[in-house]
Amino acid sequence: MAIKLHGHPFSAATHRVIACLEEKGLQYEFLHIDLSTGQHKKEPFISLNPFGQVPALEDGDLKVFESRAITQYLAYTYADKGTPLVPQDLKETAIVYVWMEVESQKFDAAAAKLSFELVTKPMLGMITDDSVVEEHQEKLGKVLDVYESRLAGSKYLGGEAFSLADLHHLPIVSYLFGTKTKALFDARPHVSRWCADILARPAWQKVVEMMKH
Ligand SMILES: N[C@@H](CCC(=O)N[C@@H](CS)C(=O)NCC(=O)O)C(=O)O
Repeated sequence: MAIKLHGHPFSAATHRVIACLEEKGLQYEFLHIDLSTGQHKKEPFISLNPFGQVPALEDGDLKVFESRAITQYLAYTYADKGTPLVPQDLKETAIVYVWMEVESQKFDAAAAKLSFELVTKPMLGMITDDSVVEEHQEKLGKVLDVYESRLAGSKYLGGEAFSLADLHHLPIVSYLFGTKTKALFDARPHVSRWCADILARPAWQKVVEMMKH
């Protein structure tokens, strides 16, 4: 049975899963959940994610939500397809997991807030709160200082190969590159090199193309 991805074309969490599906070269059906009419808060979607948020994925009889849980499921289940996104060695895997946690606990905490203020709010005709932007730019800068030293000695966050640890950053990095926060990434040469590398991946470029339609 084909993989079904329920999501929204502007949702960063949905983009994270699409990037993974594309890296793996998997066929899937995209089902557009209309957030503007609250389709995500009602049945049948609410049975896929009781928290009423996109994305959710169905693979046969399996139903999964939370974008990072979905990407891990795909990376392990389809390990032999497309780009390997998790290492086979357990010690190398531990390091990839460190940076996946850093993304969700440290990077996303600051960066997703900035994306909401600088991308989502203007898109919805809401007013950006400059004090929130300032506070979270400072937080993000400190996180990126740690990334800068990590990336000075490692091609990717999880090691020498691209992995889920890098992929999980793509949606928010991509959104922030259209805002003044890009300057924080540009100011750090190793971070800047890493961003250029991961954003240029063909799988990510397919997500970018999809967003234009
Ligand atoms: N941690 C969740 C976050 C999901 C999320 O925030 N989804 C947003 C779109 S990017 C959403 O559904 N927003 C609508 C709402 O919360 O009502 C994941 O990674 O899947």
